[in-house]
Amino acid sequence: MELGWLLWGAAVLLLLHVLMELSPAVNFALRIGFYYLLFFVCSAFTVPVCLLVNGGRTVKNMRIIKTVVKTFKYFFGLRFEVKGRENFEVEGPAIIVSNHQSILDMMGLMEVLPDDCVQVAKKELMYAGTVGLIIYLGGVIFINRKSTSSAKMVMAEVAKTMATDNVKVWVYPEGTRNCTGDLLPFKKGAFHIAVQAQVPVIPVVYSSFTTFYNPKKNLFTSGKIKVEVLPPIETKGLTSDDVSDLTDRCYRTMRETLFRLSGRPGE
Ligand SMILES: CCCCCCCCCCCCCC(=O)SCCNC(=O)CCNC(=O)[C@H](O)C(C)(C)COP(=O)(O)OP(=O)(O)OC[C@H]1O[C@@H](n2cnc3c(N)ncnc32)[C@H](O)[C@@H]1OP(=O)(O)O
Ligand SMILES: CCCCCCCC/C=C\CCCCCCCC(=O)OC[C@@H](O)COP(=O)(O)O
Repeated sequence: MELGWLLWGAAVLLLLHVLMELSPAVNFALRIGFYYLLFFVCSAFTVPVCLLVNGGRTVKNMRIIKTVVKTFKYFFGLRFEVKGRENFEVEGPAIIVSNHQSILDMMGLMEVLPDDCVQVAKKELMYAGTVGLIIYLGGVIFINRKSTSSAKMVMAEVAKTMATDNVKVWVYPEGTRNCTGDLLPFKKGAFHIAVQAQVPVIPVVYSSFTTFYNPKKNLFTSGKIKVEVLPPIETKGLTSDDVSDLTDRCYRTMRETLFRLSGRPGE
């Protein structure tokens, strides 16, 4: 009986292997499907651990989540080469901004995430089953992208509580995933909070994934991702009138860095 099950298992694995070899679409779907599965299954196991260790919703759970997610890269043959980690060592809170290419960014995020740092995420993620639950427990701040006024209200609240809670906040200023090898124009929410709270902005840039990951071409192989944490940009003394300039400055620096890290000449 048990031998029968083993044979069935081996046959299914062999079939999947042959299908993956034959069809890039199947290969891609299985690899991405496995990535989602890892998140759902690992979240289910991590939720009780977070509850037992820290009791409820707190940024301290991010340390546990980080430990789990940092193992995922080995399943996909991904390597991260990180430079400038020392730039996270600012005194007190800060806003961290980075480019956002794909859901694979969650591995890159956890690879460098400093302690006491929460992310801003779209509210829909809260309903993503076990993943939603673990993100909630990690202290992630949810915004409603369909309502500018409510998103701005949440962001203003974040600016106020950052100092009292002494947390850093990670924002993807492009506001959505973009896997073209370039940056989308930045939304200004992150820079408004930085100025309101008078805290530095720390840019983090991930090299382009296009050489190893492209959903349109069903491409998802192993690869190396270069990450650079750039020096903090101070906002002391800046007012709301300076937000546009601050946003532009950050955008230009990050775009140059993205092109340099990805081996693409700047325009
Ligand atoms: C084990 C398993 C574990 C799993 C772990 C997973 C970890 C989880 C990680 C999850 C990661 C998930 C990652 C994700 O989910 S990424 C998706 C969600 N993140 C974002 O969208 C963040 C970036 N967006 C912004 O910053 C936007 O600006 C917001 C959302 C705030 C509004 O956007 P919206 O499109 O509605 O409006 P707008 O940008 O045109 O702005 C309109 C006007 O308002 C001004 N304005 C804006 N803000 C402020 C402010 N605070 N005070 C005063 N003014 C402000 C602004 O300058 C503009 O005015 P003007 O300049 O045109 O005159
Ligand atoms: C029990 C039923 C549950 C069904 C839920 C299905 C939804 C699956 C969602 C998440 C699976 C795990 C992925 C880990 C978190 C990914 C975070 C992420 O990268 O979100 C994208 C967001 O930054 C920008 O969104 P858009 O590019 O604007 O879109």
